Amino acid sequence: MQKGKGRTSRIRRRKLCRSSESRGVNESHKSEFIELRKWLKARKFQDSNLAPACFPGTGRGLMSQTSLQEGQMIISLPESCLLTTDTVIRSYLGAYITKWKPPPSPLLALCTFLVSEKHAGHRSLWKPYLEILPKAYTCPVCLEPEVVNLLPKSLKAKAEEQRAHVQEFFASSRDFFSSLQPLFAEAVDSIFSYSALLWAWCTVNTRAVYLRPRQRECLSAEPDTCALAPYLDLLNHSPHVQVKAAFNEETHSYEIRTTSRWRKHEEVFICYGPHDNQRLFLEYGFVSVHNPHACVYVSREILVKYLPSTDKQMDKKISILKDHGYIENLTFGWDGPSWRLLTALKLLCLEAEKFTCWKKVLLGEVISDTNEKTSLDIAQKICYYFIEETNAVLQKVSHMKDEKEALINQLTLVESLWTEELKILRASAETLHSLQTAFT
Ligand SMILES: C[S@@+](CC[C@H](N)C(=O)[O-])C[C@H]1O[C@@H](n2cnc3c(N)ncnc32)[C@H](O)[C@@H]1O
Repeated sequence: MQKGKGRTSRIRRRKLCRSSESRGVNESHKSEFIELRKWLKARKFQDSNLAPACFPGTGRGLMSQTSLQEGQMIISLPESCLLTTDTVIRSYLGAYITKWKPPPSPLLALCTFLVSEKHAGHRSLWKPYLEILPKAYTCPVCLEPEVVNLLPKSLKAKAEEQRAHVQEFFASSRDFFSSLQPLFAEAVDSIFSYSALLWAWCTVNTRAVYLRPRQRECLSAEPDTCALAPYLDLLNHSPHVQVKAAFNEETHSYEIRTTSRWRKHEEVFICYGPHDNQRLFLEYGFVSVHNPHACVYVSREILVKYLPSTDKQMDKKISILKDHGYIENLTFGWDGPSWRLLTALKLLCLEAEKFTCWKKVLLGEVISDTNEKTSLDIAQKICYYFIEETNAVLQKVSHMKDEKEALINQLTLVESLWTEELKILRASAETLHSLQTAFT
């Protein structure tokens, strides 16, 4: 589906944006944000052009208090506000980290600090920041297994890997947590529980900004690139904006400049990266509507399912695709099947007598009308199969939403992922239809 590029459609889009964004409700009067501002001010943060607000589409985010021009700084957070491994090593945890062998990872250092400070409650110097952090997250590792079961196959596999990874992170950190017992009156097992570590892991993974890698002897060799950036981490993602974000060594601040313009009271976004929806779901626990990078993945099994089982060259063709990296990242997008998917299909559909032309296929050459037509037909069959499958899952999700009220938020998130996939598949089916008419 191509977005309109004309003046009328630009105006329509702007109006749509304005009407939804103007409904953001300013939340800067809330006590937690008043406390956070005081805390930031004490650490030399100068008032920004932004205010916390709640938006109907994206939830909590930051709203412009004034119009912002292209290239303007939208936020500059002094180093003293950043929570990095330096913060942790300078803290009461430092001596324990330095002593521990093998050295803990930078991620473990950050997570340990978060859990410990959260446990400290009103005694924590970081309390105003901890208070505004989400109590729970929606990354797949936090979802109920029956909800994970509803995810697209490739995402479900990654969700399970994520769960296994966090479980292993917990299991392998327990001895280190035990070494911290002298710091606490309560048993460390009750403080550094799986759910506490999961919360900290999600906090770092969904909110940290990137810093230039540093290396410290008392930490393991894994990249030490994460910093938590209070207030700045209230900025939501939009795939449609561009920003320049980095730590400025001269001003000793983490700075974000926008390359877009923002009107007063609009939600200000940054871009977390050109991620598709499955990646946004996996890493950040949300789905972006009308995401231009969104796509539907076609697995090898589905690809092969629609090809003639009588093709004697099939195994050879598959191994050529594998050798040339064409067996993964085959997708349907808003503009139809990706070039990679069509190329893979063209190679798989090569007539026996044309098999020697396989290199030309990979170079994008047209081999024959028959080959072009057959590959489009198969792409369409796969697309229709996905549309049916998506509709079936959406129906199932809808039933579950009626029956399992406790899971409604998780199910709604999964529903939004499949709904976006359905829109992509329908757009792809239309594109395929018009491509096919060229051969009739
Ligand atoms: C860096 S935080 C942004 C602030 C966050 N909304 C908050 O209230 O703390 C990243 C998280 O915000 C949410 N988020 C970011 N962009 C979003 C968007 N476009 N739509 C919905 N949720 C979004 C996701 O939960 C994500 O994990």
